[in-house]
Amino acid sequence: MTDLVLIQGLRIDTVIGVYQWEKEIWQTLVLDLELACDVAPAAAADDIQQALDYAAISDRLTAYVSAMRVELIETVAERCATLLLEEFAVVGVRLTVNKPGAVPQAESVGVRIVRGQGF
Ligand SMILES: Nc1nc2c(c(=O)[nH]1)N=C([C@H](O)[C@@H](O)CO)CN2
Repeated sequence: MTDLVLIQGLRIDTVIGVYQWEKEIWQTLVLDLELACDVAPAAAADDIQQALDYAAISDRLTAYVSAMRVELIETVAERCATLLLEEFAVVGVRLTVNKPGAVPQAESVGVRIVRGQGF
């Protein structure tokens, strides 16, 4: 199966970082997701109930990450991948967590992980 549902540039404000000053401010993470699934049943029926609802996933991740209090973007990535595989009908996830502004000399920094199948 090679179908993918995409969510690109999902901006989520949260409290994250290694340093003490970061634990006292909100920063924006930007998530890019590729979700491996089978889109054929939803397409055949033209039915959102059979689709991987990118709006519902975006809302769930926003609530989850904004309430998270961790230091590393690696932790965010790993926890989000686990949530997606457990709560939604995805068989695999490629997930990038970007932290723009974390390194002044860089446009953005981030991590990318792949979990499950389909890639
Ligand atoms: N691999 C990582 N390196 C760093 C992280 C991180 O989450 N993963 N975080 C920081 C700091 O929190 C940084 O964003 C503040 O400038 C440093 N390195």
